[in-house]
Amino acid sequence: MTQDELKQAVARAAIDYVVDGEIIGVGTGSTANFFIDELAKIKQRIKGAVASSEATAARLAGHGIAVFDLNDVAEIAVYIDGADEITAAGAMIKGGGAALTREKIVASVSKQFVCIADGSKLVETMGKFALPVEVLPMARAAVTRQLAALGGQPKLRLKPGTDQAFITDNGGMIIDVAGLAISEPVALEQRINQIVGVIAVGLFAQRGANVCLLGTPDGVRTLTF
Ligand SMILES: O=C[C@H](O)[C@H](O)[C@H](O)COP(=O)(O)O
Repeated sequence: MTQDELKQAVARAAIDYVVDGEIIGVGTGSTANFFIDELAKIKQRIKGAVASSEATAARLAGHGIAVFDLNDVAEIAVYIDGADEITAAGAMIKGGGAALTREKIVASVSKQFVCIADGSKLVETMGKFALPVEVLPMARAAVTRQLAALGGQPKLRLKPGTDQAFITDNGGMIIDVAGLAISEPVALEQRINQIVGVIAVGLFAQRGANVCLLGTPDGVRTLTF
């Protein structure tokens, strides 16, 4: 099975977690895109969706799914999104697609977080995938120094094929921190959140996943936390 087939399988399985008549929180990335395409097939069952990025909002709207502003929604029944790494305890690294801040906000008002990922994303210790941190542009250098002091190798994310900084949907920049073996994800998330100028860190440990649907060649494996 290809990686795309594994992603498609978990996207299909995630439909079982969609709550009829509700507004669904929808993540960002290649796995989330497969999920949006599956959601489109049952769109008459839901009221609409809240998107975690402009790209997701556009894909949802392209399928004719109503996209709600989070300010008009008090609570979301379920949030469905991918991850770059996930542990057996449900903690995740997210933000490979630069949507971490909005993902964290949507996840924070969602009753249930269902993570969908191919099996390669399950790790014992997070940190092989460089940890994304979104920062205010004026704080870029100051935050970079503090992230280096934590023992990582921070690197400004660039717009592909250019030497210009990548700019997020929120007008922020992303610093990817390599070389952190994340043995205490909750403590590290709290520590990085305390750095002035950080908008959000792509560690989802304080609010991790409730369920993870993992795509494997033997079928979809369900982990609950
Ligand atoms: O910012 C992007 C998100 O956190 C994605 O959910 C994450 O990067 C996983 O993306 P993909 O499903 O493309 O591997």
